Amino acid sequence: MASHGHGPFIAAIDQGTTSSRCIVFDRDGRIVAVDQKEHEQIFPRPGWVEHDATEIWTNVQEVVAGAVGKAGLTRADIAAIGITNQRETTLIWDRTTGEPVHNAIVWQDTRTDALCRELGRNVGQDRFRRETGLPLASYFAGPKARWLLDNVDGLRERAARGDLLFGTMDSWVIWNLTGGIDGGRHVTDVTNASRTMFMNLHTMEWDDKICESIGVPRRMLPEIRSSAEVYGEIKGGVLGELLGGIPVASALGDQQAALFGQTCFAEGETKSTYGTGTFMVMNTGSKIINSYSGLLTTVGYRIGEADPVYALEGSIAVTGSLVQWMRDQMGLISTAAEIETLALSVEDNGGAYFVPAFSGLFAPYWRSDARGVIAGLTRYVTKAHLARAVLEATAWQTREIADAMTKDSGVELAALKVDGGMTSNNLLMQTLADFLDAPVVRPMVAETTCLGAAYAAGLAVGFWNGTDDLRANWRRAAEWTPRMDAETRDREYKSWLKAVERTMGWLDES
Ligand SMILES: Nc1ncnc2c1ncn2[C@@H]1O[C@H](COP(=O)(O)OP(=O)(O)O)[C@@H](O)[C@H]1O
Ligand SMILES: O=P(O)(O)OC[C@H](O)CO
Repeated sequence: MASHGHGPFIAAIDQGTTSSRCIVFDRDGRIVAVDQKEHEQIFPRPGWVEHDATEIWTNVQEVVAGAVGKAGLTRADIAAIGITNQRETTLIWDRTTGEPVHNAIVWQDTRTDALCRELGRNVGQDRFRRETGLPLASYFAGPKARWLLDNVDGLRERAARGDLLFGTMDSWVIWNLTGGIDGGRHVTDVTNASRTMFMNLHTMEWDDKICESIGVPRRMLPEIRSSAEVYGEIKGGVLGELLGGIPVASALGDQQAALFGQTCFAEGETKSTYGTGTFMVMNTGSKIINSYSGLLTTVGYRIGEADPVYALEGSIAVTGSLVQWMRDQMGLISTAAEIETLALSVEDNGGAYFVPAFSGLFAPYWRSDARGVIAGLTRYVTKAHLARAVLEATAWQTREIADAMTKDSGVELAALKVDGGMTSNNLLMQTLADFLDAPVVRPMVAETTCLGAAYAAGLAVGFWNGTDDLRANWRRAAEWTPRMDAETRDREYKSWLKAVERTMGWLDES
């Protein structure tokens, strides 16, 4: 059997929106091996996005075995394994067969728009915000679970019999890793639970009244645990043979994991992750800050029995995916990196502003009736100006969230720690520093999401002694300082905000 918690490495699984990966880290937080596999994006109708959870579980097993194999390790070398995941993506499965009852409904999916409006009318927006920290929006898991119960034949009866389990992807992966139908643990962590709309932020427990008003039986929900503790051990299946006995010792939603991996342990410290979407998260310590500016109040992390650490979050649905759209749908570039070369071929945006409200606007607006707009077009505008406008869209959306965070928390942004695929774009990073009027800093280990999950798992098994050990691992790789004059910044910001206004109300309520 495994040597529990004594091996010199920690593994972390990142079950993301487009792929699943596993990274093995050493004690200094350095990457030893990586394996990754994409899964299919299923679009049954416009606005609907699904994943095949069985494919995801197969991929997770493959990447764990792959990373461990590449590193040449055995179970005795690995002290623990941690999990981080795309958040809100919702699954219901049968505990007796281990089979999902339907594809997972992905966080970007907008099918519950009408249901959310109805809940808003019947129960009231404020009630959800007050108890869960979240506005009523199709983004979150609760209404997705209700949709499944309403729309998959026989589900309510099966739920009443106690055969069905609800979970976000952390729960699905942990249940399978720890034995599945043979005693798998049905748990979630506080960070993932805080995105369901079922958890009361103040008690950190499922809120019976809210579950009832959304219409999902509480008995389907997993047990809420901390983000760093041993939930169980790897057991059964392919991984059981290879890595059986390794403690499964952390779970964090991917944006909270990045906060942890960026070592934002002090109140006011903030990170922003630039991938398909962008998620800016500020540590607010023991304070539950109610947002009046369109941010989410969420759980940052909870380490074992310690008090929970809360956070404010600004979620942007479309950033890197706009670059993909320029590449795949418009054919204006052939690789994502080319957006920078193209944008650098001109001095400015030529008067064009691009607001990519492709699936409505998330923070700080939460408007599902908004759709994308390119404003300020004249014959002067070229594809290079559009490339600038694409990058500026990401930077302005970040600026809007930074403003909201300052308003809600009273804390001025001292510096922004960044990570994610888009941070390899130097022009974007400089633009960000210019628009924020604050330094932007990128760490040496850009894989902060997996690193955060590894750190939490390592703390749970005593591999690292405390957060000071982790801070010591953080190293700056690059920094961008603001160079734009205030007058230009303010003028451009006004134009951006005018363009945003023009996206609203495009869709009719019906
Ligand atoms: N040099 C670049 N400039 C702008 N965007 C980029 C660049 N390289 C990658 N991207 C964008 O970053 C995203 C990939 O980042 P990643 O962190 O892997 O995303 P995720 O974890 O959300 O899948 C893609 O949407 C891609 O378009
Ligand atoms: O998998 P990512 O990196 O696109 O992250 C998705 C977020 O967790 C959605 O809230």
